Amino acid sequence: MIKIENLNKHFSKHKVLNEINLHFSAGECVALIGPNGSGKTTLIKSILALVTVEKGEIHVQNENIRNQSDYRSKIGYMPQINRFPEHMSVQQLFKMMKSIRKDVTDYDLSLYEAFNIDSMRKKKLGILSGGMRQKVSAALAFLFKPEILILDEPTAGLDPVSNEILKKKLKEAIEKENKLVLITSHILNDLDDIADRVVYLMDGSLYFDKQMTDLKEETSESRLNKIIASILNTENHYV
Ligand SMILES: Nc1ncnc2c1ncn2[C@@H]1O[C@H](COP(=O)(O)OP(=O)(O)OP(=O)(O)O)[C@@H](O)[C@H]1O
Repeated sequence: MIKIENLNKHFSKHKVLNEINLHFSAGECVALIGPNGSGKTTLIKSILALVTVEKGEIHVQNENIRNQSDYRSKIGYMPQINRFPEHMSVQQLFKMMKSIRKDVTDYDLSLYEAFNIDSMRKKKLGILSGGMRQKVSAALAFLFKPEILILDEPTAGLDPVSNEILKKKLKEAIEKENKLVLITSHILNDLDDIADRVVYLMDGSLYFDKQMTDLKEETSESRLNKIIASILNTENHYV
């Protein structure tokens, strides 16, 4: 579904992604993790062509994304920080998004309803709380029923009930609808229930890429935070 080959990215002289090769398939939930500044968001932005890459190729559903933009309609993206137009209301934002995607008439409103976004539809986007913004952002990512979901820190700021609603929705998307989900989070507990593969970036390089079942077996741990601690404390490099 997504194939990344020899991807390199610099910001001026600073090398942020170094020879990344990855292949993601439908029905997978990939946890993209690593320390602050390791290149997770830059990798996501490369897939979305929100940054230009100097070297390497990315294919989304067999289509090379270089100089393309139509493929983005297949991706529901929840950015780490969503810069909404401050003076627009929630209602106006959804209306505007629907008007941009005239090709879609059948919407997924399940998160809109589960998060009760209707109750805040008149609020201006500029005054939404952090958690409210996350809810709006998550509902928008699912709205057009994309085949691929890319979520950058989706649970940050969500209350526990909303967190569970989002995780249940993601599980359904992966297990019942065979969607590809790429998710970053520093809250590793949030990934335990949903991730079946872990891609760990370190200083812009792939440190390891392993199935969750293999990681559990190798470390004899069941929780992702313990798994990562175990790996980082051993001499093995898991590359
Ligand atoms: N537009 C930019 N211009 C210059 N440097 C940038 C830019 N965007 C990101 N960087 C740098 O690239 C590196 C990787 O940043 P990135 O946001 O991809 O990391 P991350 O792994 O997502 O981090 P975090 O966990 O803190 O969200 C950092 O050193 C960051 O300062």
